[in-house]
Amino acid sequence: MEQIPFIKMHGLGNDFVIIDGRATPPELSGAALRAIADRHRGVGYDQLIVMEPTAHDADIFMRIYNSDGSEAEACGNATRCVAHLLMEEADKNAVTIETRAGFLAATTEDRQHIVIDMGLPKLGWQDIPLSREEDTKHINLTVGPLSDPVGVNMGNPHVVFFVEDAEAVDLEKWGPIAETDPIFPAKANISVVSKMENGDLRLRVWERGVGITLACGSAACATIVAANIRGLAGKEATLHLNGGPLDLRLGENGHVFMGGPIATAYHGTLDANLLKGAA
Ligand SMILES: N[C@@H](CCC[C@H](N)C(=O)O)C(=O)O
Repeated sequence: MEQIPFIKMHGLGNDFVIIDGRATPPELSGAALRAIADRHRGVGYDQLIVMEPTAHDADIFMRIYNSDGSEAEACGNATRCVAHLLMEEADKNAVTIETRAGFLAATTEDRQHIVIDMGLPKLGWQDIPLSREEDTKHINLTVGPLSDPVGVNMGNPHVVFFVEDAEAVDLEKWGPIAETDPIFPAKANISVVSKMENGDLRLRVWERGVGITLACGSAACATIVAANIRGLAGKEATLHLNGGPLDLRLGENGHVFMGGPIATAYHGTLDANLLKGAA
């Protein structure tokens, strides 16, 4: 029976099945992706990552799937995890990872805390994308207690709602309604954010194609951009997600830099039944 090796990693509890497909990229149907994502019958993951060869000036191409089988353009936490693997493999402290969101440079001092240059945020309404022309700094959208969000594209679509108390929002209820609002033709990752007493930001995320996760790196990037626009943050901020803190910085060149930890959980193999989508 065919067995495919994988590494289970996470960034602040946002967890990944990572497959090295550089020699032979695996064929993964939507049914197979959902079967592997099943936390009872499969392995369980927020994102499944395939490391693929690249024809460009980068170390690899990183393909990203959500647990519902959809493909995403960006994943900040997985970029740190994959960067760690590449750094250990090549014994170097800087790598470049190609994604559908572009070329992301990763640097580190200790290969545990990794900083990713997540590139330039996009703020045009067509870039988010939205289905109608809107000021993305004040989108005319209300979902239950959530209103007046900022739209930011970090390669993938994000919407950031500022609220009095992020803990008090029923994200299980309002997250999926906002994610699938017709204003978002590609759906959207939904963040709720409040300012903490010490000036840091509290961030909870309903991820497109997944649901509530313990952390979302690209949402943290979108949040510092949105918070800076709204005057709630300067150029640097610590964002507290369910799984822990991420350090965010807006660079002089307009790029968003995200720093945080990685963790390796275990090495395993996927059997042929799961790859056929039979959970
Ligand atoms: N967890 C990720 C984001 C993964 C993709 C997202 N769900 C989408 O569909 O855009 C992160 O750390 O950025």
